Amino acid sequence: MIVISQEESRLCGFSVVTGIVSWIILNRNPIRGDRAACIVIAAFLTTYCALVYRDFQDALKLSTLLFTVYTCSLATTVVTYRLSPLHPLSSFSGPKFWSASSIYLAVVSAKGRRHHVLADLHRRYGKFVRIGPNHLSISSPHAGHVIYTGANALSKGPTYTMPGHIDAVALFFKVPKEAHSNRKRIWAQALTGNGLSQFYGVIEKRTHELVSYIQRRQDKDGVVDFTECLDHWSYDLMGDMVFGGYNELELMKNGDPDRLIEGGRMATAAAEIFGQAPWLMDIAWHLPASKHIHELRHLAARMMRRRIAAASNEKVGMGFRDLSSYLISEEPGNGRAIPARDLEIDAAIAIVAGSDPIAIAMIFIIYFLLRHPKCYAKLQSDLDQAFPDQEQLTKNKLTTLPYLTAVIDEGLRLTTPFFLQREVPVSGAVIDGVAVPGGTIVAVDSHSQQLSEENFGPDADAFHPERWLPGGLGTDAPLNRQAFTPFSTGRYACSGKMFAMHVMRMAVARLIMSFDMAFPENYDQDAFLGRVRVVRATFLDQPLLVKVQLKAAAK
Ligand code: HEM
Repeated sequence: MIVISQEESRLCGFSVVTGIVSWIILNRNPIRGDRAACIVIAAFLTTYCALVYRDFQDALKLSTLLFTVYTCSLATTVVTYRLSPLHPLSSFSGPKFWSASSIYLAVVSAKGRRHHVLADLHRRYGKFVRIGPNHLSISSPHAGHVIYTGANALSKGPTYTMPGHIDAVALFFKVPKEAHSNRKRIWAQALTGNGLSQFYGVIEKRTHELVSYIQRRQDKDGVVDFTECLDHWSYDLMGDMVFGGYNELELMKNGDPDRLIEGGRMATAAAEIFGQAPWLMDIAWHLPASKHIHELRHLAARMMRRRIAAASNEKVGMGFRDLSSYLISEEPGNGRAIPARDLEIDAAIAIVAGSDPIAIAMIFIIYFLLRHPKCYAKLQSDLDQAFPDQEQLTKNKLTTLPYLTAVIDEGLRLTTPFFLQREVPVSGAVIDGVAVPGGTIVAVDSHSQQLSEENFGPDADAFHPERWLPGGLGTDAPLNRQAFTPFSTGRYACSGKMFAMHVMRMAVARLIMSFDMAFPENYDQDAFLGRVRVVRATFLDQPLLVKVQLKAAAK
């Protein structure tokens, strides 16, 4: 039994009160996690020094005790409030652990199965589920309009705070509305209309290289690791698109000795996990836990610096305007150059936001086609008819092939479980008829929506590209296009959607026309899907192996 003196017990009582008072202050004036951690450490050291000064025996033990009592008092007050009827979200149901601390959501996110867990929670608790002290997950086809798409769509939530609170404007992160719109306009110049059409040539060139790369990578049985091939290809393509090839990245030639792909995915995952509890991100920023984010930032900064230097060197050039050339130019409207710090962060986003989802979507699309030979045969026949002589795959012709687009849409529908958090303004919002208090973090569970029977019929979890064609799966089969949001919608929707769709149309068509493809014997097709983890980035713990044979016409 620990025996403590009267004075020590008085100090413990003081710690309890300090814990409660701290909560009252912090509840009204939240502070950054790293600053809070510094204040706590400073308070601990001050207490220790004060106890030493006053000649307390074993001052270290006593200050540790007081610190523990303080932490317990603060934590108990926080949890009691969050679980009490006084909390603004008390009327929303959900598992109690989740409401007590956002750490639970961070842990579930880290495991990569959050979308399955959320789908289960929605089945148990209904459309609105409280999944954090301040967080609601919503599964309703009518919620997206208020949250993402409508004229007064909500702003990005604290998950999007720039890690390390770097003072920069970059697309994707939480920045003022006007700054975001200005920056988005620049990206749009590159990724729509004439800007976009400049990339067609390089997309076609890189896709031809992919065909050769796949041939080179065959083992003696003709089996190829498609996961790696498509990862390397999309990285090379995005390198050209973002930096005009000035980055010296050639993964299809040199492999990925620096493990850039894994680093990019880990950085995305770290931001997603810690972003569930932004105070945790503030602390993790200073710890090895966020090393992948720092590495990605430094890599992107190096590439952007090289790109800026190359722009003044007239000897180099790939014959098209890359994304950086728009960003490096003056910002339209104000005539000022975008600061280097902004450029470096935008570059990091462009590399990861573009290459990773394209590669992953392509891997799933090929997987589903191999699993559904009838769909594969139908697509092949459409392509053979459209391009009888393996001629150039023009954008105009590719977009006239509805089954090709249907295959891509169906692949995206099944494999993009995004959970994009937005913050309800102080005045509150009415979402699908329910009043949600100001300050709440809300997100539509797109996985539940994209796989819901209400939106897509009784076999909503099956791969049926036909559902997207006129007539669909029959007059009774529902098809709620509004519930299909792989690129998100509204103000913060994906800037690269048109680019990505063209790349995928081109690459799927070229692969189908170039190779006969099948799963290798004994390939565990179910395990491939069973071993998928999504932490915003998608991790495929079992690679997609494909047995390929070059078609005679493609030789
Ligand atoms: C299959 C491919 C792709 C998918 C499924 C996809 C999906 C998404 C989604 C869901 C968002 C919204 C994120 C959020 O609100 O948190 C987004 C945003 C974004 N995407 Fe994509 N994306 C793809 C390809 C690309 C490409 C090729 C680029 C080009 C570099 C790109 C650039 C961006 C950017 C810059 C944003 C942030 C937009 C903003 O905040 O206003 N994406 N993407």
